[in-house]
Amino acid sequence: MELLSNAPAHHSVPDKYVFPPDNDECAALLADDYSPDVAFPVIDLHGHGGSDLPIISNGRRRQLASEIIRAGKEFGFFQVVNHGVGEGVVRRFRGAMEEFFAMPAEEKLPYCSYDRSKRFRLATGTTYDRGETSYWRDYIKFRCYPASEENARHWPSKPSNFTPSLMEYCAAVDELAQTILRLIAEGLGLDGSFFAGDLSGGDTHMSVNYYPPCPDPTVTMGLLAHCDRNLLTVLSQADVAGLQARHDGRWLLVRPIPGAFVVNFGHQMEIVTNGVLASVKHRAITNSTTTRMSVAVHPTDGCRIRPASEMVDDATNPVKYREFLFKEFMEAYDAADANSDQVLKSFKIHHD
Ligand SMILES: O=C(O)CCC(=O)C(=O)O
Ligand SMILES: [Fe+2]
Repeated sequence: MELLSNAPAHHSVPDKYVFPPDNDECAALLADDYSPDVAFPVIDLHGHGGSDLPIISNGRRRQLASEIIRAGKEFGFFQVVNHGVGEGVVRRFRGAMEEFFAMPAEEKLPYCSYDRSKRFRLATGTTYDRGETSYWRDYIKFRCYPASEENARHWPSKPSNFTPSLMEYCAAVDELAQTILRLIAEGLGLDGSFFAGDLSGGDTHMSVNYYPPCPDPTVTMGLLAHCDRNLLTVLSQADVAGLQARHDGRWLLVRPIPGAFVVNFGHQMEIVTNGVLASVKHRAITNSTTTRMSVAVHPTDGCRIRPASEMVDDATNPVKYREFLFKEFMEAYDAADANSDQVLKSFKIHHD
């Protein structure tokens, strides 16, 4: 497998990465990415209380919950600051990931695979590559939490700080994700523990995306437009721009805020909330100067999914999706090659 991260530098773009200008995926849409008047909301979680949520005042909690729901309904994407995940925790983990991608090709080779059933795998492009053109990205995908023996035995032994830094990162980010899920539940008028247990009780998956500098960002794409599968994604992009999300019919840059996490909803949240909190398409573009690395944490796996009865109203919001297993959903996602409109079709209930 020819990984982008195996080359010390790229001086030209090989043909297989060049999207024709008439392709929807082509970054010629770059001109669309900046709009000084609209930005994804930034939510200051200061005082959120972490797993001890009840210790903060009800008023503060209600305010945070309603800010999240408003951002979620309007944008489906927002950023959180003062989130309680230590700066050192993020720095150590991102450092270990950089070391991983910088390892010599032969040390990375044993992990290379396009087999989606592998518990830890390294690859380039995506398994959903459309046609001949490849994406300007290397990535690892694996089950990152909990640190059970079953999950941990697939993690690489090098660099030596991989496992310890991963464990502290995932414990902290999982706690943040659970806090956000609790606030979402409360903001929707559901029981605070609505997402705890079955819905968010499975393994958490992680993607680490590595986009080296690209000599011509106008002809390449880092990652195809897609929606995430899970309840939500908590993403660290550090301070390098590249993530764009769909808003009001255009691509809007998710402007990097050092230390912030980007949060967005996946298909599963859209289904469970019967369409109230929708998943939003996003993609990554490349740049010519700086390596960009994003770390996406997606809680959940293996549960039964259906719209919450509290979110369904026969008159105003009739049930939109049937019940199914998350495993069934993953299969549909893969069969639809991550095409988000296609994915949801097989679970939709049509009302005449
Ligand atoms: O690189 C990014 O910012 C986007 C990553 C992403 O969308 C994903 O891993 O699902
Ligand atoms: Fe994504």
